[in-house]
Amino acid sequence: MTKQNVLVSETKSGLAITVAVSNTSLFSSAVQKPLTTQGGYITISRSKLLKTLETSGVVTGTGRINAWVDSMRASSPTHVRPTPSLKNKEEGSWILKHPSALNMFEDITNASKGKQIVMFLDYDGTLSPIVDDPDRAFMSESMRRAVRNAARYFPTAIVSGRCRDKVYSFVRLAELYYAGSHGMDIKGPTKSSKNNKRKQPVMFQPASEFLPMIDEVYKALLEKTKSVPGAKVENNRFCVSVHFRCVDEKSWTTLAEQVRTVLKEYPKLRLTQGRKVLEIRPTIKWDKGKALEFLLESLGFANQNNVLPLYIGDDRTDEDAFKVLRDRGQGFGILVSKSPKDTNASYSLQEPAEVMDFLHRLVEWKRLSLRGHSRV
Ligand SMILES: O=P(O)(O)OC[C@H]1O[C@H](O[C@H]2O[C@H](CO)[C@@H](O)[C@H](O)[C@H]2O)[C@H](O)[C@@H](O)[C@@H]1O
Repeated sequence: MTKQNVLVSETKSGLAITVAVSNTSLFSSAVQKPLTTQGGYITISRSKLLKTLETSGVVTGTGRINAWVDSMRASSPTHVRPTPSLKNKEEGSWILKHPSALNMFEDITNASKGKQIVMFLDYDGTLSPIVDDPDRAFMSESMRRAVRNAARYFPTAIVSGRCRDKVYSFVRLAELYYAGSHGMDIKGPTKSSKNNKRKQPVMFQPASEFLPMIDEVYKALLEKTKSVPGAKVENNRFCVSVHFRCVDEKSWTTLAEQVRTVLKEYPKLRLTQGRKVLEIRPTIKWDKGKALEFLLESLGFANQNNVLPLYIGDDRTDEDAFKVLRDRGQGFGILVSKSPKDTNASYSLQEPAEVMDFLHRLVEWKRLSLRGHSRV
């Protein structure tokens, strides 16, 4: 029987399947049904493969749209209303697997003994509440203070799907490092180079060749989707977001069709999904997990044991970073969520207010431990 290689990787909505036949990539699309794999590659028979693609809607046009819309629905938690007893049972077993980082605080600080904690923070839904208008997702002054204090003791980076300048305009803390566009636009710690003795921030933009294409696709999406009331297209520099939070559910299929029509012309771009948002980005193998590794390396912690990275995030794209930490067996991923979700994070926090508490506690603990050291 002919065997095909299927590359399965995590996306915001579930998994992205890339089917490679004779080294040629045929499809790359977001589907909802997860396939369990080890190491990202699975081998399945041709008939099984076609069946999988048909059920997931990758093969047929309408099927694909249905899968997209199903997936858009799945990213709206209000649609999933389990009965209270089932809900409690589910939540109970989930919280045992991913206990609150506040309750596990001592375990986290114990694990950091002799190590430098490095903080990685997602922005939307982690530092700022989710709101209807993406341009008004401001973080509170008290959260800004908490992040500023944390950065005094721990190197701190913001890792966001937003464009770097925009997320900086929300956070406004120059002492942090920033990875925008899902990690594709990094401004890291300052370093002096051989040729230039003056210290400059490390900059890394692995998708720079895609800039003209992203700009073109942004304009095309803006034009195409303007007939759908509530749809909002956001240019995140190395990726584009199509928001449907304010779109009537009856128009989701139309919107998905429009996005697909535009994307058809751009095989080098792929679609992932976030919280009521379709995200269009380059097919390069770069994500928030890779950005985390890049920043650790820039900070001088490549392959080191004396570091404890903590990554706090609420989104599917943050899973790439949680997975990196899990695979390295180093540090902890902390998922911000009020409801059970499939995750590679070790711990959980319910909402941005708890993220703030956690940062406060970490700073307080560090202050006390430094004071203790200075006394002996
Ligand atoms: O990686 P993040 O910092 O979490 O960014 C992910 C996306 O966040 C923003 O959209 C989300 O937040 C909006 C404001 O609360 C909300 O209206 C939207 O429904 C959410 O999806 C941002 O606008 C996107 O560009 C980011 O990709």
